[in-house]
Order: sequence, then C-alpha cells, then structure tokens
Amino acid sequence: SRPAPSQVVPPFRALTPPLASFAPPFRPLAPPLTRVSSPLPHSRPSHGTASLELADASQDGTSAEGGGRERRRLRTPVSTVRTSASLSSHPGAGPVWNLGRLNHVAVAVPDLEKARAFYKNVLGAEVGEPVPLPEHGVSVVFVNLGNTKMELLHPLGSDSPIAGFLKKNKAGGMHHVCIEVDNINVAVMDLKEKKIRILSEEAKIGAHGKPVIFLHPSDCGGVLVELEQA
Ligand SMILES: C[C@@H](C(=O)O)C(=O)SCCNC(=O)CCNC(=O)[C@H](O)C(C)(C)COP(=O)(O)OP(=O)(O)OC[C@H]1O[C@@H](n2cnc3c(N)ncnc32)[C@H](O)[C@@H]1OP(=O)(O)O
Repeated sequence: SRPAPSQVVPPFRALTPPLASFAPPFRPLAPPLTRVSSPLPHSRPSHGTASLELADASQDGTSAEGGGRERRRLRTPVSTVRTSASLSSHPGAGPVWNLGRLNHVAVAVPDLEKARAFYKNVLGAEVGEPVPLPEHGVSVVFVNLGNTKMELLHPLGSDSPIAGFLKKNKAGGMHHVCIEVDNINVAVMDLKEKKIRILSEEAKIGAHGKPVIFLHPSDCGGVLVELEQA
C-alpha cells in the first residue's frame, strides 16, 4: 500500500537561513530602533559629509576606539539590505550613531557621606568610595545596581556646576541621566546640526575615564542628559 501524500513529503526545512544569520558580526549597543540619524550611503566616497566626519572622528585621539567601531560597523552586511534607491530618497543622509545602555542615573546630594550610608546601610547596595573629580567640580560615589548604576554627586570647589541645582533643591534630587553612545564624536556633530546645545566646547573625560558631553536640559525635555562613549 502506498503511503498517503502527507507521509512522503519530507519534513519542512526553510530554504533561507533565519534572519539572524545575516546579523552583523558585532553586537550593537542598542536595538536599531534607537537609530537617531539617517543611514550612511552604501558607497561612502560619494558622500562627502560622511567621509569627512568619519575622518574627523578617527583623528580624535580621545575616542579612537569609538572611531574604529564606527568604521567596522559601516562595513557590516547591514548596509547591503539598503538599496541605493532608498538611500537617495534621504537627502540629509549622514553618519550614524546609536544610543546604548543607561550607564547611570545621577543624584545630587547635600551630604555625600550621609547619602552613601543610606544606599549602603539602609538599602543594602554595593557602594564605592568617594572620588573627587576637580575637572567636573564634583565628588562622586557610585552605587552598583547590577543593570545600571547611581552616581551620587556632591559639589567640589567654588564654581561647581551642581551648586545652583542644590541651592534650588536643598534636599538634593535627580540631576542627570547618562546614556552610552557608540560614537560620541559623530553624536556631537549630529546634535549640533540639530541645534541641541552641548554644554562644553569639547568632550571631557568623565567618571569612567571615557569622553562625555552634557546636553542642555531645556533641549531635552527638562532632563540634563550626559552621553558617554561606550
Ligand atoms: C563626573 C561626570 C560624570 O558622570 O562622568 C559628572 O557627572 S559631572 C556632573 C556635573 N556636571 C554637569 O552637570 C555639567 C553640565 N551642567 C551644566 O553645565 C549646568 O549644570 C547646567 C545644566 C547648564 C545648569 O546650570 P545652572 O544651574 O547654573 O543654570 P540655571 O540655573 O540657569 O539652569 C538653566 C535651566 O536648566 C534647569 N536645570 C539646571 N540644572 C538642571 C538639571 N540638573 N536637570 C534639569 N534641569 C536643570 C534650570 O532649572 C533652568 O531651567 P529654567 O530656565 O526653566 O529655569
């Protein structure tokens, strides 16, 4: 007796590999949903701005790592899924940068030791030692939360940028959020073009030894935003 047709059909096997096999070899800092700038054209030399800005980024010694990552990323297969037709419909196409993880939430505190003791003894958190950062006009204590950190901030020196904040908020309060970016130089150029005020002439080395910039709270929905090179 012949088997029923359903029995002779071999088990279904997809002809095309799962989409994930086309994924680029690097691990992006965040899902592509957070893309904040138009994609680069597939053929970079024809796009003067992109080439120039990437060259700038790679020349900046403070973020050599970030510049390298950007160049690697541009060579990934991701760009092959964008047709030149779709790209040419983006007249403002420019270099790409991506937001990454929340690095920390910073809280300005009037008494650093008291705040440190609260997180350590009352909440049972893992807290670091106070670290003076004269370049930033603050002393900081990091509280490790596993998936992110809190940064306790206390003014240091006579012209601390958080002095005004603590004057208005005597008990202290949430001061800023710090989000990682994969290329801070490209982010700076892009945000300047978008008329977002950056609160320093150039990136400074932040609490983790990496370049950081701050964005004016009035341009960010009332939240002071720090971007840190991942
Ligand atoms: C070590 C490093 C790291 O983590 O790596 C750090 O954290 S350093 C952390 C400390 N460094 C920084 O914060 C650097 C960037 N910050 C700054 O440049 C400054 O703090 C400003 C954000 C420009 C604020 O300066 P200042 O208080 O003197 O100005 P201001 O009183 O005129 O404020 C201008 C407007 O911004 C608002 N404003 C001020 N500070 C704010 C804050 N933290 N969050 C949200 N809004 C804020 C004010 O209410 C005001 O709004 P209205 O106009 O509506 O009244």
